[in-house]
Amino acid sequence: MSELVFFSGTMDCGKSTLALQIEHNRSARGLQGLIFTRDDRAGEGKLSSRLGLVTDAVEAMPGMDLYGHVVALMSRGGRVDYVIVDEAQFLGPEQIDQLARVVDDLDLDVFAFGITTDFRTKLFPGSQRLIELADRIETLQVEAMCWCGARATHNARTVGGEMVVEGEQVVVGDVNRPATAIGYEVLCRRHHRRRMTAAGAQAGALSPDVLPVTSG
Ligand SMILES: Nc1ncnc2c1ncn2[C@@H]1O[C@H](COP(=O)(O)OP(=O)(O)O)[C@@H](O)[C@H]1O
Ligand SMILES: Cc1cn([C@H]2C[C@H](O)[C@@H](COP(=O)(O)O)O2)c(=O)[nH]c1=O
Repeated sequence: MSELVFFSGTMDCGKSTLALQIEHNRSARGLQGLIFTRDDRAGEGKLSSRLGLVTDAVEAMPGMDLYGHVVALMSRGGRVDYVIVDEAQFLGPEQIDQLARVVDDLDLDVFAFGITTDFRTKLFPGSQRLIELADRIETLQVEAMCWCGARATHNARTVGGEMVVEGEQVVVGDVNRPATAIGYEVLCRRHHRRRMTAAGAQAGALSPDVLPVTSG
């Protein structure tokens, strides 16, 4: 039975790497995959991993009918044995419904990869729909870690080195950016709630303790 599987996690936990591994293992056995992505850091029509691997993909533009795309490809004689979707959080909810239709009506496995929540800890619309529709939700086994050593569960956005909780939901970017740029950092919930990034924690540790004031 074909499945819609949502592989979810924070930024930088290995989702794109796993997508490329699934693609590699299946294509090594002669299967033909169709890869969709949206707004990858490497540019339009690319699926890239921080381990340095990159492959071509179909850019899933806003409003594009993903089910229609698969059907059109197959009716032109193209072969599709499975579908991989990276950065699935950026897809519209209706595009996730189209992926579910690919599973149900075309009997193809669809493997979707994405972050669940944004920098404000709110669900992305695409991820919300995947949680609603997926046959299976898989959490990545390699855990990203907060600076404190706990498992990172949330994504923080930084602007000029400071954590922010307001702004556009979608700003393509990366972790480990210079403090001057817009960047991201993965944190545990406790430190996300306290808005305490690695730089903030270090600055706090370096500042001299305030001596208690005693009245004479
Ligand atoms: N220099 C490196 N050596 C080994 N592993 C690395 C290196 N750089 C990144 N990684 C691994 O790659 C992971 C990020 O992979 P990637 O697929 O790009 O993540 P995601 O798609 O979830 O954002 C990191 O969590 C880490 O395990
Ligand atoms: C938290 C958050 C992230 N993004 C962007 C930043 C990256 O371009 C992608 C995530 O890619 P990754 O391969 O999982 O690292 O999402 C965003 O636009 N808004 C956010 O709140």
